[in-house]
Amino acid sequence: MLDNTSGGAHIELDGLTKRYPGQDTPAVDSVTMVIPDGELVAFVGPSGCGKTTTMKMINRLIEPTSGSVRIGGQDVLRMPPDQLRRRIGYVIQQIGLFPHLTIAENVALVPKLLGWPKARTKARVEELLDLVGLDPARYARRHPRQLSGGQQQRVGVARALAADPPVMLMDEPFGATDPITRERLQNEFLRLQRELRKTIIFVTHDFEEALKLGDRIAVFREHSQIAQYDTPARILAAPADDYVASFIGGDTTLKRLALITAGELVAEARTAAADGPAVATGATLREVLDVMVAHGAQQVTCDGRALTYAQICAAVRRPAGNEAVSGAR
Ligand SMILES: Nc1ncnc2c1ncn2[C@@H]1O[C@H](COP(=O)(O)OP(=O)(O)OP(=O)(O)O)[C@@H](O)[C@H]1O
Repeated sequence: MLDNTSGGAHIELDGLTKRYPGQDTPAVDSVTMVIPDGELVAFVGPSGCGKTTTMKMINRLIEPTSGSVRIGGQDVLRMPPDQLRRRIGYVIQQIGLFPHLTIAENVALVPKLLGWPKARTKARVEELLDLVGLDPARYARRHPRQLSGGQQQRVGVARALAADPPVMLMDEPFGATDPITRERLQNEFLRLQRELRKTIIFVTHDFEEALKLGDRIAVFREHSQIAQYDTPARILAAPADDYVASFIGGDTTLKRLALITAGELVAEARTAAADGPAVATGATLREVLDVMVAHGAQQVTCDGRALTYAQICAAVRRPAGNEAVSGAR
């Protein structure tokens, strides 16, 4: 249900098409896909292939020419657009905070529209600012210009989450930040999403970002044709065709190493505790290899168990599809 405010709601696009007036070919041509409940799906593809148009038809910022969109089984084209949009969080690169409102007032916009009592709104705003790592006592009364770009982007995420919508649409939300801030925002966002399990469509130009954040990735080609729609691990291991392969680029082994964590490998290992530098369970195999090289070690200790170089090589060579290991982010 779209009204259910905990977790996500699955989204079904069926023959979704947009033909802009005066254009010979549709910008989006009959897109059909299912986005499972609680998953983050990254849309990647060349500029102009229709990613943003597809996404904006879901909250009806753009009206489809034909086809349907269902969220939690409800036909969104039958819902009043303003009601629909209050139940779909929307985060964009330009952030879109109102400069004359305080941070608290910006986050409170949708709860206010929904007529929440003041005390509930205030508690929610504080909870959300905490959640995105901004101390409410310090930031709630400031104005957007008194925050850094990365902090403003966190406020944008808090605002989109304010009414606890089951669905979030995110259009290059971290695109305008420097690489370090971007990585920090991505890590915080992953942590949040593991807790909240919203259904999210995330448009990005950055394939590495799609690999890191996506439960699944939809690789679009021109005119919104979907070249491949699968988990990051399977796309890396078995690109559908040359187009997808060229999109992924080189270094696929390194990219696969970044998808598997040390914790997942030791969970299936039968080795007992052993010597070697310690790594966290959340460390990616890429990070584990860094530690091995730095210490000249053939193995590390993770969660009290040994993790060897040979195990890492075997895990990366294993065909994708074993979700217990290679379906991770
Ligand atoms: N309002 C409009 N009127 C006419 N054509 C449009 C309009 N908006 C977008 N288009 C065209 O529709 C196609 C898809 O645009 P869209 O913005 O969805 O692509 P995109 O994949 O999100 O691109 P980018 O990655 O560059 O943001 C493009 O060819 C674009 O020029």
